Amino acid sequence: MSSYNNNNVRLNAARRVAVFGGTHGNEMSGVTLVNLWMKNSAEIQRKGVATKPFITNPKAVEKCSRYVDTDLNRAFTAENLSAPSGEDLPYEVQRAQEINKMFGPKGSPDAYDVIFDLHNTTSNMGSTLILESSKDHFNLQMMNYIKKALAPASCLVLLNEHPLLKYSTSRSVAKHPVGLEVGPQPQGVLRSNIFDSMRVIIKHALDFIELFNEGVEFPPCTVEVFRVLERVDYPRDANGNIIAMVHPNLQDCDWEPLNPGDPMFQTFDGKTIHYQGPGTVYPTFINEAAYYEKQQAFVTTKRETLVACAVKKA
Ligand SMILES: CC(=O)N[C@@H](CC(=O)O)C(=O)O
Ligand SMILES: [Zn+2]
Repeated sequence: MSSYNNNNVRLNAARRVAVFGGTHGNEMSGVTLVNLWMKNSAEIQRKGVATKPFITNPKAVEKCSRYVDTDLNRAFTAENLSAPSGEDLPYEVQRAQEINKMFGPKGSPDAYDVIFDLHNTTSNMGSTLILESSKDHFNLQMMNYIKKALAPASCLVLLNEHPLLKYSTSRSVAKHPVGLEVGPQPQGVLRSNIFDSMRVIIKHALDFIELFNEGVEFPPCTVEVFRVLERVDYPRDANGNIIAMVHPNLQDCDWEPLNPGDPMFQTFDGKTIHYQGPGTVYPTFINEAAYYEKQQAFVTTKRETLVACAVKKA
């Protein structure tokens, strides 16, 4: 039956996989895990897959800062990747071009199959996998596999397909880009619980790829995701200075429903600013340190259930 065929996706084996750390040089779990795996990669190798651990922004890691000239995780635009190379380009743009040569070219058949990019957040998000497409059935099946393997611990999926808020990530070079964001952890700090959570998710993800390459068929399933809706900035004065903080009722409440009329910000003189949207949203990246410069106090999401087709190696 044709409907059966339509719902049954056959894909090439995922033979080339990379694990990126240090896309942001002050997010220490990924930096530390990748450095560990560069010394001995046994833990991330699987039958029928070559996994390459890679530090994407070594200068930022050296300085323990998010970036040197510009955010590497916004730098993989068509414009940057095709710019005439040279010393005068911002460091991260040069680096994006190098990474695109090694792991891409982005959008081409030669690109790596899967790139996991390891991040930490100062927000209380727990373990979050980040997807860039609702139509990538391989990745959706991987999300389902990881969630099941991890239970009763949980791992949520953030889907950023927003036409304006989507950005050009390091992992976007791969055919199947996967972000892994684990928090809360301060910038420049290592916390063992966060480190362990990140490590075990990568373990399950690589197990999935091994099974897929061995020819295991993954039956149709559904995956709950949180789709990025809107960026919410801090209230500011005419000079652009922040005049309020995340309200104590919202602080640390990532993924919990925010309803119209709920407290959202607290001004320095103690006034409450309420959420005014049309309906319930699920905020996340609440009070992320790196997002002050991006004029973002949090992002709103809506819950959605996606259907993943069966996938099997061609
Ligand atoms: C806190 C942080 O760096 N978050 C990542 C999320 C992602 O990888 O999509 C970023 O803004 O690039
Ligand atoms: Zn990051």
